[in-house]
Amino acid sequence: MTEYKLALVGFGGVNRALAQLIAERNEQWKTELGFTLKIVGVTDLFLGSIIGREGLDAGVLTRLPAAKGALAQLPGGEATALNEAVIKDSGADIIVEATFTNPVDGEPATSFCRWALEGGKHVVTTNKGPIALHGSELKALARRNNVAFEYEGSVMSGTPVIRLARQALAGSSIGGFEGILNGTSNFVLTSMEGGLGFAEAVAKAQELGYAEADPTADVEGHDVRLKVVILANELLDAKLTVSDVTCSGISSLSLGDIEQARQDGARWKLIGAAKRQADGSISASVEPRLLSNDHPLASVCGATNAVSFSTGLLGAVTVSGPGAGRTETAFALLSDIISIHQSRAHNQE
Ligand SMILES: NC(=O)C1=CN([C@@H]2O[C@H](COP(=O)(O)OP(=O)(O)OC[C@H]3O[C@@H](n4cnc5c(N)ncnc54)[C@H](O)[C@@H]3O)[C@@H](O)[C@H]2O)C=CC1
Ligand SMILES: N[C@@H](CC=O)C(=O)O
Repeated sequence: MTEYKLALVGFGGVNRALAQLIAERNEQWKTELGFTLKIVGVTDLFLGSIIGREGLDAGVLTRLPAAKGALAQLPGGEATALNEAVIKDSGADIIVEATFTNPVDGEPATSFCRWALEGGKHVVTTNKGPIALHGSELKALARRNNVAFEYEGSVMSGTPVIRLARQALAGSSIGGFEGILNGTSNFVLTSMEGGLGFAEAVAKAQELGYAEADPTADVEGHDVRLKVVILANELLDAKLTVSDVTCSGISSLSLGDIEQARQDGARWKLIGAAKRQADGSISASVEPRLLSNDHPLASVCGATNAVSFSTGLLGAVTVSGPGAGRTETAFALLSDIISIHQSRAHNQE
């Protein structure tokens, strides 16, 4: 039976949810997926770090209090985050990177990915910074070291989008996409339609684990801008940088604007889009748009997201599902590990 050893970098909502899934489902995965997962290291800026080459108890890890230095409570644990040691020396095959997204330079997560890939370890990540800002470099590094760099959860959480479009829509001539690509801002807009104030709705999204560490990134469109760059570069073969994408968010929308839209049979949505132009260039934007209620994206509510790909052969193909959430995003990490397992099996045939 194949067993993958994981080191978890960042132990916030998403990686804790992955540990919870491992605690609950490892036995089931043995038969269903043909592998099991063992956590051999955890490191977190706030909680500290621990290495356990023989395997750490996933259930014990998930019950750890969210208190500064809490990993030091476990035998062999440290109150400080020994990131480099956990990534390089824990004996992990796969580094699971889920620290804060830094939309400016992608650090320090990009360095974590580099250390892992250079050391011949696979990387799975939900962090948008390294991919949007340094994706081509990291993909090349992974290829050179014959390991995988997977990031399905970076766009629309656990809803399969990147792999689906890359594999199942290959050859369909994708010419562009538009979508609701941020769970927090869509949750906020839906909550405001129900009469909740902007600040209260943001606080609720934080409580539910949807928002970024700084929710400004969600409501001002910066998070969607990273996702538009990731999708455009991945699926339209664009070479977009963040500054190529025009960006405005939803923070200027008032309860009055939302109510006016309702009376007009419409809804405000934060839309991320990219399109191949006649000269081959790619234009891309993030902006609030007023959609009439019969628009296919108008009925996408709460933390649900949806993206509609314009394809030459099939017309519009729309995918909808969770856009944020701890367990939902942990599922994306599992899907990345499954992809690594399947490629490995394929290479051995
Ligand atoms: N929560 C969600 O619904 C989704 C989150 N993501 C992305 O996944 C990543 C993780 O998200 P969450 O777990 O929700 O965030 P979180 O804020 O709950 O957890 C992040 C953890 O990383 C740790 N951390 C930050 N910088 C670190 C460093 N330099 N070294 C070690 N640890 C560090 C923090 O202490 C924190 O515990 C983020 O990049 C986020 O943008 C992506 C899709 C959905
Ligand atoms: N904060 C993000 C999390 C997923 O990327 C969102 O709300 O969509």
